[in-house]
Amino acid sequence: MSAQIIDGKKLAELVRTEWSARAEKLIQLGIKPGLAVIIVGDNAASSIYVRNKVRACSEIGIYSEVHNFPQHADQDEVLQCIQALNQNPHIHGILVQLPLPAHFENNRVIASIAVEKDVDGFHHYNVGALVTGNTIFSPCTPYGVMVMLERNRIPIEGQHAVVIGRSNIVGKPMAFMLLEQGATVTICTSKTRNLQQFTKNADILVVATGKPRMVTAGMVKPGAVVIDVGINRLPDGKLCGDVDYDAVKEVAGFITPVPGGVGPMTITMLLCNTILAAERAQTGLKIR
Ligand SMILES: NC(=O)C1=CN([C@@H]2O[C@H](COP(=O)(O)OP(=O)(O)OC[C@H]3O[C@@H](n4cnc5c(N)ncnc54)[C@H](OP(=O)(O)O)[C@@H]3O)[C@@H](O)[C@H]2O)C=CC1
Ligand SMILES: Nc1nc(=O)c2c([nH]1)NC[C@@H]1CN(c3ccc(C(=O)N[C@@H](CCC(=O)O)C(=O)O)cc3)C=[N+]21
Repeated sequence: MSAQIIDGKKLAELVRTEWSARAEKLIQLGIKPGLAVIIVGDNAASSIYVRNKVRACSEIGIYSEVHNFPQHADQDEVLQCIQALNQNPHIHGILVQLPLPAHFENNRVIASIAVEKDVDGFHHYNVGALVTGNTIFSPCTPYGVMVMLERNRIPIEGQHAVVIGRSNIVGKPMAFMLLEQGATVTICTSKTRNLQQFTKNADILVVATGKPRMVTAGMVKPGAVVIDVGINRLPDGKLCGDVDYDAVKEVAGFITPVPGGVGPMTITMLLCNTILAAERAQTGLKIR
């Protein structure tokens, strides 16, 4: 039997429709939610994502602006830009596109974003809040995955969730969000010995490694939920995930495709977080 396919594109549209009413309400109060994206250097992949983000914003009625810096830009210039955006009342969300060039200190740049505008949820304060069960902003990619699970009525409590990858933007927040919902969580990395012994036991398997098609059918428990976060561009220009989709879909119970899976959800959750930030600004809610 073939797995049920979780259509991220369709779900992303549904969630956007639900949130557009909230954006509309703010606009009627004279507040247009605003997002600023900072991009340093000319990474081809980053430009595609940023273009998708800008388009999605305008469709839902969010104001957006992109601040482009050259690859050799000085970190202080970027920090000054973030300072100005922190003070700007028209901007409710600030996103610094990662990765930054090697001469940047990621931690200092992320820590300079105002906590209440950190719609990626990457600021240390927001990470601490998430881990202690006091979430302020859920990081967009794991947030999108949680919505995919919820909307497909996939139980989490008591399930064994295995996350492959420990990055700050996907693996780690993903593991904590699943833990918060009562899953028993295992985090695997490139150092894990005998990866298959863990993945074979997963009821929910989330893969975020950046290694094209590394999860094969033999690594998956029959009926498991397989969430493929990976986005890899192959030499022929096509996109593929970290999961061998064609083979794994014959074993899994649920599977997400690439493209059209987690990616579109990530963008939608960014819009949701920006609307949420604007609502909080409007009501004067103090989060810190
Ligand atoms: N769909 C979406 O919205 C998004 C997709 N992505 C995609 O997701 C993927 C992961 O992104 P990101 O987390 O930023 O990547 P990173 O490179 O920061 O992290 C990759 C993680 O995977 C682990 N890993 C690598 N190879 C293996 C292996 N063979 N076995 C087990 N673990 C392994 C690494 O382990 P170690 O720490 O030991 O090195 C690391 O923890 C990429 O393809 C990226 O493009 C990213 C963000 C959003
Ligand atoms: N500060 C920061 N926040 C991020 O959220 C962030 C980041 N930096 N750096 C890069 C990664 C990657 N990422 C994606 C977003 C959308 C798609 C997406 O829309 N994917 C579509 C197709 C895209 C295409 O055609 O290339 C899909 O999977 O169907 C993919 C990947 C966000 N990231």
